[in-house]
Amino acid sequence: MSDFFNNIFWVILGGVLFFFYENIQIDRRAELEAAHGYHIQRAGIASFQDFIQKQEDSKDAPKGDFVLQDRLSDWRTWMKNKDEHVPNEFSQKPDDIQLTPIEEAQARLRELEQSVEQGYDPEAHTPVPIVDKPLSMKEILDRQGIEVKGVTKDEPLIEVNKDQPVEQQGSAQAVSSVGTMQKQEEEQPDGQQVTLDDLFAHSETKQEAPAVNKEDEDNSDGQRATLDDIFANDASAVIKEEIEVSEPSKTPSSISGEKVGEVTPLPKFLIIGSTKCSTSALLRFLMLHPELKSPGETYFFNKHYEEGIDYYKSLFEKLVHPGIVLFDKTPTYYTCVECPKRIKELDPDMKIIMSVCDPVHRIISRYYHAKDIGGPKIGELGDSFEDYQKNIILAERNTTSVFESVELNGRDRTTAIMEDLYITRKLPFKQATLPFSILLNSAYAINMIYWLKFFPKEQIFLVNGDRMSDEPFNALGEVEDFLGIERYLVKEKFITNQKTGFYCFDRGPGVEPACLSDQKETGTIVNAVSDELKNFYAPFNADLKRLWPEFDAAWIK
Ligand SMILES: Nc1ncnc2c1ncn2[C@@H]1O[C@H](COP(=O)(O)OS(=O)(=O)O)[C@@H](OP(=O)(O)O)[C@H]1O
Repeated sequence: MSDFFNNIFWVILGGVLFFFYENIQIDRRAELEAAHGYHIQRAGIASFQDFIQKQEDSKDAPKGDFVLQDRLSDWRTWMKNKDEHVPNEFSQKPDDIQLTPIEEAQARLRELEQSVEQGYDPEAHTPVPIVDKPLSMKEILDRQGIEVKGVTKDEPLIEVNKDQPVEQQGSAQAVSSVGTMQKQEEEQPDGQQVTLDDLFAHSETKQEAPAVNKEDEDNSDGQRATLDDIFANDASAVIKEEIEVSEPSKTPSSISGEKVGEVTPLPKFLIIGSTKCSTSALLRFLMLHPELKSPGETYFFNKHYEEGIDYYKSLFEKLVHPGIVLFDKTPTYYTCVECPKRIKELDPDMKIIMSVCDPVHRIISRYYHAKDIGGPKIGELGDSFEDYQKNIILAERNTTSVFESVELNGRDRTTAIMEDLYITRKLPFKQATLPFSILLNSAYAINMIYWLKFFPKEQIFLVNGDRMSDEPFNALGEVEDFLGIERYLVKEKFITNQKTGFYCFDRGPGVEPACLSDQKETGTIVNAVSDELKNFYAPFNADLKRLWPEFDAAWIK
């Protein structure tokens, strides 16, 4: 009997101790949560990995210009938001997390932006110091008290971890972001100051309708390819094409299934961009071509590269058939600094398709797309479409000032911007704040001039993305010719979707026509904003036209 009471005593004591222990733990957790605003987690790597995987696979996962490719930020978001078990190495409080120099700079910039934003009241015309001359990057950083050791014109803005792909590193949003709020007003050529409010006042809004509508050497050894070099090579490319056209059969660079080995489960061409320039329509319709197959968006070269070539092959394996040409459409490849080199290493003959569209229209479309998919950077767009336009204009004015500070040293402006900002200073545009990246990702010439360092011009085809809406059969016909495949996606097979106004592909009796999802919300853009943006893009559009004189679009003229 006494043994019985003895046992009861120990059980009760154990229970009491456990109760206290748990309460203390809970208190401690609550205390930490109160102090740091997050949950302390315990280990559980499987569920953690599962979460990351799900997040990456999720249709809702932010795509395009977002920074979610950075797994570190995924981890932190997860740590902050989810009340689930997490491995010890992830259960640090934010203060304990060792930031890379880039992330530190990012954090510092965010603080700066917030502090300036708080002091800026557009309604009240709060005066802000106007920068009356273009600032060099060093000046911008100095003014903001950001110490970056030994920054000179030719050195990287921020030391990057060489082992990590650039697009996966923390952002060097620095240069363009730092000055965001420095220049609320811009000097017009006639000396008049145009404030943001002026832009919006008395301005009729308008619906921004979609427009109706080689370099033959490897410069990856670091040699500079100026526009002039490219044009010089371009001339020879034209001659080459003329010779090839005279041959009745497909061009030697044809990618048709007959010509390439049918068994390799790898793509023969890539659609590299641009988001919001009809890349989904391209994918959807090209996949209906009997000679083509694609797993869709893989993000292999910019996001899953470490998973290796076998992983990439596994995505295509089931699609391999004799005579079938495989392709990958990932609309953010074009902004990825590492991608062209990686792609060239895999297949120097890879065909590249880039869809470009009216940059101003892309700015509008991108806003609704971003709002639609959400994401951690969504707040950067502003609370309304009007706020967004203001943020885009701020980004544009500041970017202009940063671009002006780039020394040409005998190079054309776009090449200088590409080399000094995009490459040398590791300014990955897509990792800047959202309005900056949206703005910059529509300056296609910067990216394309870079891709021309790796692939000859005749291997890159520009699609007029606006034409995909208005006359997809014509745009697709040109793509079919470029790929050297039969013209199958012809006008007679397209019907108009009465609900959306877009074209669908008629798959014959008894089969649903192939359409894309319904038209999304769109907004009106203030005339003055549209005009200012058009001016911003004009030199980049002109460069694109000089590089691809055969490319035609209403906005590029
Ligand atoms: N047939 C058809 N159906 C629907 N939409 C069409 C079609 N053809 C072209 N478009 C245009 O494609 C725009 C979206 O571009 P993307 O597919 O590149 O966007 S995404 O980056 O993949 O989200 C989309 O822009 P928004 O309407 O602004 O969303 C359309 O203008």
